Amino acid sequence: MSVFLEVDHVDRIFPLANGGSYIALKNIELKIKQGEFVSLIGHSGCGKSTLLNMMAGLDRPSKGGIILEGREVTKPGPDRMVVFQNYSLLPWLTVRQNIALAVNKVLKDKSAIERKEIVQHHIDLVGLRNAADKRPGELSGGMKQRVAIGRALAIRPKLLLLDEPFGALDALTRGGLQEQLMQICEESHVTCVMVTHDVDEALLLSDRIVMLTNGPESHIGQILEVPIPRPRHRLEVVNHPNYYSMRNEMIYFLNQQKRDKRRKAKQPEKTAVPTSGKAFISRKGLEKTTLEIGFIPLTDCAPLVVAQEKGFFKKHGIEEVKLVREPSWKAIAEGVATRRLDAAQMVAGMPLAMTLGMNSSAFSSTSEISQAGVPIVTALVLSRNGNAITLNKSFYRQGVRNLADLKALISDNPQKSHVMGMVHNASMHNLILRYWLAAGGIDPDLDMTLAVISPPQMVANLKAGNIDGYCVGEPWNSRAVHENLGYVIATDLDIWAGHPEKVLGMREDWVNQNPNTHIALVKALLEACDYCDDRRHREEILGLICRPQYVGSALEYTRPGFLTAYNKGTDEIPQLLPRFNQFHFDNTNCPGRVEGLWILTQLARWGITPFPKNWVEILERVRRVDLYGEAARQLGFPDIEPDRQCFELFDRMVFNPDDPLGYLQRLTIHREIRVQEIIIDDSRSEAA
Ligand SMILES: Nc1ncnc2c1ncn2[C@@H]1O[C@H](COP(=O)(O)OP(=O)(O)OP(=O)(O)O)[C@@H](O)[C@H]1O
Repeated sequence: MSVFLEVDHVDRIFPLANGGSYIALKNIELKIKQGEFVSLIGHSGCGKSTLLNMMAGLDRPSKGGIILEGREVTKPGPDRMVVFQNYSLLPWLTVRQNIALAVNKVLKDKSAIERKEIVQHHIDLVGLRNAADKRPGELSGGMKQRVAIGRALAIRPKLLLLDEPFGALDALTRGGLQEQLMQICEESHVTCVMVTHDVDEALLLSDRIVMLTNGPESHIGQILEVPIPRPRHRLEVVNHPNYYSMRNEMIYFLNQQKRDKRRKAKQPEKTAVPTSGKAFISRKGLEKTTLEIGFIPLTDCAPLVVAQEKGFFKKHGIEEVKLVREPSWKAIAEGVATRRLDAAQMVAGMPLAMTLGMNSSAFSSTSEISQAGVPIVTALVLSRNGNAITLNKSFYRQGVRNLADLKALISDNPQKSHVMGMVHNASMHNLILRYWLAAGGIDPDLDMTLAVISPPQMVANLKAGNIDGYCVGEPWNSRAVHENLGYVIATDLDIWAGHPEKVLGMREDWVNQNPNTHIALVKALLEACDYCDDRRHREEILGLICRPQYVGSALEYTRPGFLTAYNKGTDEIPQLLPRFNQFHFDNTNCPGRVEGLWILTQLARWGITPFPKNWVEILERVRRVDLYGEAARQLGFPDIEPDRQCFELFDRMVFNPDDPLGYLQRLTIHREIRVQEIIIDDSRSEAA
């Protein structure tokens, strides 16, 4: 697609009178083709006009840029025209004179006769021949808006920007003008961006509808393609088979945002002092300075260990942290849900799955919690990658070198049962292992059995012959290689390089009650993550994590992959994998919503949770990019959310974040998929 207009990671921050600032728009990223008609829709105050004004050059982004045909927009120009709701005509000039004024100013290189013809042509185009010599005071609202459109088009802008152009008109006039605008735009191939509140207007006119979330930090929540062929006629559009499903999708989006607005309005101010009788605020303004944080003995618990041992928690005012080594991910989930733990290192899908409520006992033995869900928040990805799939060495001796070999072996021995270990239903180990198997034609439930086993128990289970292999983080693959029990058939870099792996998770009500402590915690861990990605620190960190109170592992099998070449236990020459344990670089730490959406599709694919119809709302609530951004900004770190664009895993199946259900439908191996609106019971979160 050749890009005509690009909104390149734009933020708009307004200074406030009280010295603070208001982030109206955050990380807006949009590419528009020449001739495209794009509508911006969202609740009042979400930033539609602000975005349009920046495209017009009437306002400047605080961060990022607007690029029109390869050039940055820095001021208004004749290649862009804005049509406002209030027409902005000069009252003392006639229709002809209003249009002529603009034409004479912009098209100076044309002869007077040519300019006159252009004026007449546009008067005719908007159907005002009989009113050409009337002044605005003698015209109806619809006629005035037609003059404004005629004037805008007469100077032949490349980009027509419309800010609720028909908002003040009666329904009949509006309908007529919409059809005229559509016809004019099609004939003159002008590119249009229109702000509207009207879903039917957006569907009639647009090629794409960009739906913005509520502010502050408004961003693109969803983009709807309108595949109705042109030229369009109102009746044909309304009778299009997809019309009502598209309309419902927009209304559904707006309703999710309305619910979000109401919920936020009920929340106390972020800096409020806790209202309980035991209210306490530390010198650094933290509500709580003694924390218990759960972790699992794995190489990628390094940021927690570093924050503790190198004093990052203390630096940010958290005076005492007890890192609690937990026996399993299930214990972690239960510990956070029951408030035994303040926070925990979690597998990436856990905050979403806990919020939705998993339909199994995999995350809690308390069925009440597991069924109904507990709102969990993550504002920090602690690590990316770092997992591998290990098979028993006997598979290697049978010639299994890749996924196709594994498939052939399973197909040739249908009577033999195969068991693979993974660490938790909501973990990336489960989701990635399942994805990998299914992409190779192996049904992870019908062709084999997956068993949940705690990471440190994997090697013992492999040795005992209870399992044929597993997907786990380090050092538990390298240990199997070291002991010559297993070999690595694939790393997660081979399947989805850069996937989110561990996150920081806590109850939403905990974050609401301890907002300053939460930001301090995120900042401490963010600095620790940065420290971990400096290769010069790796030897030191290795020594720390191998201590008995943390991973308790031997240096010799914890080092490969983390610091030195990764040995798969195969004929392959061990290689350095600089991205294998990734803690900070390449925007590791932002809990991006698109990758969260991918996780939601996979949880639904395997029947672990329903797919939430209100996925925009769920992602906004769980993956708190805003809180991550706040912590990052306070540290002077970049706070850009990863692009919300299509991506693919190793099998090249494209994941489009605007069509998650379409993606699910294209995946051939799956369980029964339930799509359900998930209304989070706020009393669960509020009953502290
Ligand atoms: N100059 C400014 N200073 C401070 N805040 C501003 C300024 N201009 C806009 N805002 C704020 O930015 C947010 C976005 O405003 P904007 O007018 O773009 O919203 P909108 O989506 O067009 O709203 P509506 O649909 O009601 O016209 C609002 O919260 C508004 O209060």
